[in-house]
This record gives sequence, structure tokens and C-alpha cells, in this order.
Amino acid sequence: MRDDSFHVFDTTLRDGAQREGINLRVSDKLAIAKLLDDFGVAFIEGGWPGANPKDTEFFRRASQELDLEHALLTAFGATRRAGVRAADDPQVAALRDSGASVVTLVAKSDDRHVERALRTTLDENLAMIADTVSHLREHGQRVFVDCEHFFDGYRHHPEYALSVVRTAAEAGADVVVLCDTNGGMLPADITRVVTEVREATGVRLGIHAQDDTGCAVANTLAAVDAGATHVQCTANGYGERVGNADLFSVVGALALKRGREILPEGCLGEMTRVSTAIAEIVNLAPDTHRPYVGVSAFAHKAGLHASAIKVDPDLYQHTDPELVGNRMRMLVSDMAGRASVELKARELGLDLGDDRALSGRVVERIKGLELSGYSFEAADASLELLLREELGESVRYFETESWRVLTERRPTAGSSPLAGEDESLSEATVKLRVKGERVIATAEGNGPVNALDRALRSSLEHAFTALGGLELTDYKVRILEGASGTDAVTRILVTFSDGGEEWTTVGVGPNVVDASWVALEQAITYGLLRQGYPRD
Ligand SMILES: CC(=O)SCCNC(=O)CCNC(=O)[C@H](O)C(C)(C)COP(=O)(O)OP(=O)(O)OC[C@H]1O[C@@H](n2cnc3c(N)ncnc32)[C@H](O)[C@@H]1OP(=O)(O)O
Ligand SMILES: CC(=O)C(=O)O
Repeated sequence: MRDDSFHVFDTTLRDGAQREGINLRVSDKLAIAKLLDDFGVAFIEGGWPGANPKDTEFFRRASQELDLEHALLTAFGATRRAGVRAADDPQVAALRDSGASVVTLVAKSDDRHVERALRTTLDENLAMIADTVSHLREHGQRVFVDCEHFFDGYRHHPEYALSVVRTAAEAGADVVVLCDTNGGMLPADITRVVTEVREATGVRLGIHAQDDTGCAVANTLAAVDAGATHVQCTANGYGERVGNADLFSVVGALALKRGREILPEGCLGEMTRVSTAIAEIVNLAPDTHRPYVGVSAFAHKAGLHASAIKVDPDLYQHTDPELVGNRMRMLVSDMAGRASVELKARELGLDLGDDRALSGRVVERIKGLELSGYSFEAADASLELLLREELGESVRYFETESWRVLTERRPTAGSSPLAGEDESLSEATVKLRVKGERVIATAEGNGPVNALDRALRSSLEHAFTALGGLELTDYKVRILEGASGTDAVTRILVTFSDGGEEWTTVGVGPNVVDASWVALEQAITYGLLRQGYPRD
């Protein structure tokens, strides 16, 4: 039987979807609900049935298609309109008929909102709450009441805010959720108010914190410390304006810092996967620096950190990344020391042994290259090739004799260069030595790098048939010395994929095509190494 003493309540599909830039299809919502269930939350607020056809359709399909193992689906909506019976309000009917066994009702608890936004009396607002909660309870639904603007309302008119809490509970609400709707509170405010409301009413309380002061997670934890037993959060903190309390940070803190068993066994380790998968579905780049779940959350750059981590990772980590499905990474850059290089080599499956001179030489080489514009922290494949070279196992599948590229532009008569109608074509020729033979290949492309990539592949494919499975998936140019105008030094990062793994290499130089070649040559070399071709 489910432990009902503490609720992890997720509102990604309702409040999270109120974030600017998020627009979910019904199938997206179903997929996110499944992920949240994998993570073990107790309640998933699916949206507002009746407010738009999409949310109504979501609840219809969810009742047929979603087989949730841990969570209960919750429908969100407002209390009835002023002056009508809950039984006659079509919006309340949509909640009642949604198929959800739990309903979250938003209710006004700030008297100024009652009088100015709802334009009704304080008594009628209480009647709207009592009537709507009782009506849904009579129809067998469990009800939570979200007291909108509770903290602002409590500051302005505490007795009225308390009467809203009491009315909701007396009508049958299981939990009364205190909402910091404008997100303006600080943790000390939350601690004081939650404590006072709990002592004054004895009602089971929840917390819903918007993040407008950057304190939503801290405010949620402060409420829990003050006695709240229901936390409303969203995946990755998505939500109206700047967002909500981040589900993963709140759960991470409660589970790992407070030792509370708030998720079913085995679910905590799903955290990173679920966070990333939800980011992909909502079509926002995963935040690499998000606590617990970001790829940088346990990435160590400073040499001093690495030297202590070599002794014991706990010395520079607040928790074990594997507990939340993440992993520790070493970054090697001009801030690295010998320990960083040794640990990174180990991560890449290479053994530098106890050779301090060797790791010292690598550090010096990296620092020198970074001074000239290289950056290795995002280019693990280049770093691995460099480490192998220093270990004496140079990886070479071909030798470049020379290459050249021509780009020809043919303006269409009378067209403006801005119109983009003119044809431009590049042609590259590469001359290589492959397995003792001289190979010359020429190829065309829509730009110089594309032409070079094609010519390089064409000259290698007879010797390395698996090359066709490698694909260039990303190409980034960074101008390093912008002040020099067209003389600037450029850094190129290219990313290749073999359909499964991706790897990135780096090239630097004053000539953008030359720097691209350096990165390209390494990327193809690394790809051949991954395919397991024997080296010369
Ligand atoms: C704090 C939060 O984030 S709560 C979640 C808010 N989410 C959303 O608003 C997203 C979905 N909303 C919608 O699709 C629409 O706003 C709807 C369908 C709910 C309502 O649309 P409309 O009927 O066109 O009304 P509109 O949006 O202009 O105004 C909201 C109405 O609800 C009333 N209302 C607001 N809060 C409550 C409440 N707690 N209880 C009852 N009525 C309420 C307002 O007074 C207003 O009434 P009015 O039409 O008599 O002026
Ligand atoms: C209910 C809600 O989303 C809020 O008060 O912010």
C-alpha cells in the first residue's frame, strides 16, 4: 500500500507547461507522465480539463493508455464561479468527469484578489470553496486545495487567509496547499507562516513555490521543515514566468540530505535520465549546470580539486553522483594539474601509471595548446589522441601530403548578394598516403569543409569500409581574437557520430578552413580507432 504520509506532487504538465516556449502535444504529455511515474512521484497533475481541448483529450487518452505504477493522475481547475452551484458549473463538471481520482482546486485566499479579481464578496469566495470541494468529494474524488497568493494574503489579512484554509479542510480537502504565487517570499517568511498556520488550524499543509526570487527550492524545503507534508514541484523547475521549485533538487535534498524515503525504492537513480528525457520532449536544451542532473553537476575542472578527488571523490562532492544516475567527470584544460590528467586518462580507459613526468608533460602540452586557443574540455577525442601519442601509441591511419579547396561563386545576373540566390560551390582535393599507397581524391561540397570532408572520406573508403557509418553531426566556429577582424584566430569543434556514440575534436588556426581540417582529420582518425581498425 502507498505511503500517504508525504506527497511528492508533480505539476510539470500543468504549471510547467505555463512556461514561455513550452507547447506540449497530447502525446508529449503522455510520454512525460510515464517518465514522472518512472521517477516515482505520487501525483502527476495532468492539466486543466475543460480549459482547452488538448487537456480534455489528455485526460481521455490517459484513462485508456496510461498504466501508472506509482503515481495518481490529478486534474487541476478552479472553484466554481460566483453565484452558481458547483453542480451547475460546467468547469467543475469537467473536473468531475475527467476520470482523475484526485482534483486540485485553485482557490483565492488573498482578500484583495477576491474583491478585485473575482469581484465577489469574501463570504461568497468561502462558499465557492466549500461547495466545490464538497461536490467533488460527494462524487468520490480526493481533493487538494491550492490557496493562491496565500503568503501575500496572510500578510495582508491573516484571519481571512486562515478562514480559507479551515473552510477547505472542513469541506473535505485532504491537503491545503499554501502557494507563493508571485514567488516573492524568502525562506524565513515561509518557515514562520507555515508554522503559524499549522499551529492555528491543525490542517495538513502543502507548499507550492514559484521561483521569482530564486528561492523556490529553499522555500519548499523551509516549508517541509516547518511541517508541510506535500510538495508541489516541476521537472527542471519549468513553470510560469521564471519557474517553480525544481522537482529534482527538492527530491535530492529531501532524500539525500534529510534521509527521507519519499520515493519508491530504486527510483532516485532514475533522476538524471528522467530530467534529460523531459527536457528533450519539451524541446529545451537540458541545463548542463542543473543541480544533481546536469552533465556539469559533478564535472571537476580545477587541478587542486582533482588532486583531492584522486584520494577520495567525497572530498569535493556533496553526494555520490551515481545515487541520482549521474556520473563524475574530469575536465582537462589549462586549469588542470597532473591529477586531473591521470583521472581523465583513467576515465578514457588509459593508464598513465605512476609516471609523474609523463602526466606533467601532458599538462604542459595542454597548457601550451590552450594558450594558443585550443580547448580540450569539450573535445575528449582530441585529448585521447594526445594522451595516446604521449603514451607512445600514436594513432595514425593515413598521412596527409596536402589538400586544397577552391570556392566558386556565380552571381545570378541582377540578383542582390543578400537574396541568397547565387550559387556557390566548393571543390576539394586531398592527397594522402594510406597503407603505403598514394591516394588522390577530389570532391565537391556546398562549402569548403563539406567538400574536404567528402574528399577525405572518398580517399579513405576503399581501405576502411566502415567509414560510411560515421557522420558529422555538429560544427561550431568560435572567433578567439575578435579584435583582429578577418585576421582572427578561430577555434573549430566538430562532432561526429557512429549512430551510437558521439565524439568531439578541436582545431585552431588563423585560417578557418585549416583549423577545420585539423579537427576533421582527428575526428575521422578517432572514428577509425573506435571501429577497431588496426593502427600502422
Ligand atoms: C496561479 C496559477 O497559475 S492558476 C492556473 C492558471 N492557469 C491558467 O489560467 C491556464 C488555463 N486557463 C484558461 O484556459 C482560461 O483562463 C480559462 C478557460 C480557465 C478561463 O477562461 P475565460 O472563461 O475566458 O476567463 P478568463 O481567463 O478571462 O478569466 C478567468 C475567470 O476565472 C475567474 N477565476 C479566477 N480564479 C478563480 C477561482 N479560484 N475560482 C473561481 N473563479 C476564478 C476570474 O475571476 C475570471 O472570471 P470572469 O470571467 O468572470 O472575469
Ligand atoms: C496554483 C499555482 O500555480 C500558484 O498559486 O502559483
